[in-house]
Amino acid sequence: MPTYRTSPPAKLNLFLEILGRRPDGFHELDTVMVAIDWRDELELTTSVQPGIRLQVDWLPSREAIAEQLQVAVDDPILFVPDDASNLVHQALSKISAATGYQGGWDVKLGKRIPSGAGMGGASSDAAATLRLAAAAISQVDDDMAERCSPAMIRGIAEQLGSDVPFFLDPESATGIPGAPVSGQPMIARALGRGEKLTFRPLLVSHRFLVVYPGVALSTPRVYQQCQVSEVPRSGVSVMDAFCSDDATGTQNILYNALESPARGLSPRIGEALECLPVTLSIQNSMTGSGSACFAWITDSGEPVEPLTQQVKGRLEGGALIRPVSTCTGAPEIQIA
Ligand SMILES: C[C@](O)(CO)[C@H](O)COP(=O)(O)OP(=O)(O)OC[C@H]1O[C@@H](n2ccc(N)nc2=O)[C@H](O)[C@@H]1O
Ligand SMILES: Nc1ncnc2c1ncn2[C@@H]1O[C@H](COP(=O)(O)OP(=O)(O)OP(=O)(O)O)[C@@H](O)[C@H]1O
Repeated sequence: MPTYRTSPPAKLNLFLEILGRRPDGFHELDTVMVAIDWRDELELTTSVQPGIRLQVDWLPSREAIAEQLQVAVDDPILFVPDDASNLVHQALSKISAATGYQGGWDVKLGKRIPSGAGMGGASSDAAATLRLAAAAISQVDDDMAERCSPAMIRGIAEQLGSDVPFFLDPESATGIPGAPVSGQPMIARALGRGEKLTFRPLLVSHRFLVVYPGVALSTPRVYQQCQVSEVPRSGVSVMDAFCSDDATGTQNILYNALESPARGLSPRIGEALECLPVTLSIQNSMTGSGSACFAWITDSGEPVEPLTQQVKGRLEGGALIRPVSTCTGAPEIQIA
């Protein structure tokens, strides 16, 4: 059986405004996201033996991540489920049910993206699983290939979570044939509960310094504490700034309405933000529902390594601190 592999990326929310509260418990959003090259690793093989067998490990090792976070290897912060509560498991159950695929799945998930970070790790794993599983099932026969339609994939992605469609290729994510092709870095504006997407290609690569301050925040808890904005800002100007070919000197456009409630739930958010540099060419924000924060380095000439060392020196306590760049949200699938 061939093995299908890909490297699901994390995301950063560059802008997030709360437009309203919905009767179903979700919030209407206006958010702008990019994928970044902080990646998990996912490997999937079909099997004649029914069932889903999922193995999850930290990369490069649980010990290495525990050391950076200054916690014990069995600390709850490193817990990632390997049962039916993992979104990878749920994605496989749903695609098997939707296509009538009767076989089983063997999956290896290598985690680098921390959980409860607002970096969309679980959502990205889920979207990548759908893409790999669709590629594998499509090999069974033409009938199966037809059942793996972009519309079916998008429907499952929306059921799995608000952030999941963002990590599909733009045609599957939007349902618009001829949407910008996957494989190139994009920026997306998401409306609704996050599933109504518009993609635009990025003309230049953008660099960030990301800090995960070693605390997991629950997305529902952060949303429970948020305020609907009376005079909502729009994500359009952020899209425009990031889509220009030179963002040097762009001032104060990052915004996240969930930052204030997240700060109220953990002092580590404020600590992380205060450690990040702010200059004429560097702006800071929190991603998603937290806890990870980031600095956007708008000047392409600014070296990132000294900034990384500066933040490592300033932030007390365990943290994961990485320089990253924009990348495609739906990376290439390798078949071996
Ligand atoms: C914070 C973000 O990451 C920004 O991109 C997303 O809005 C969260 O997306 P997600 O993790 O995929 O969230 P979901 O699994 O869909 O929802 C988890 C919970 O977050 C809250 N939630 C989520 C999305 C949304 N637009 N409004 C909400 O209020 C709801 O309480 C929901 O039960
Ligand atoms: N594949 C997975 N990887 C990591 N966590 C997972 C996965 N599947 C399910 N989970 C569970 O999902 C929860 C949070 O996942 P995730 O890391 O996506 O949240 P997040 O960082 O808040 O991201 P976001 O809110 O931006 O989607 C954790 O409770 C974790 O146990």
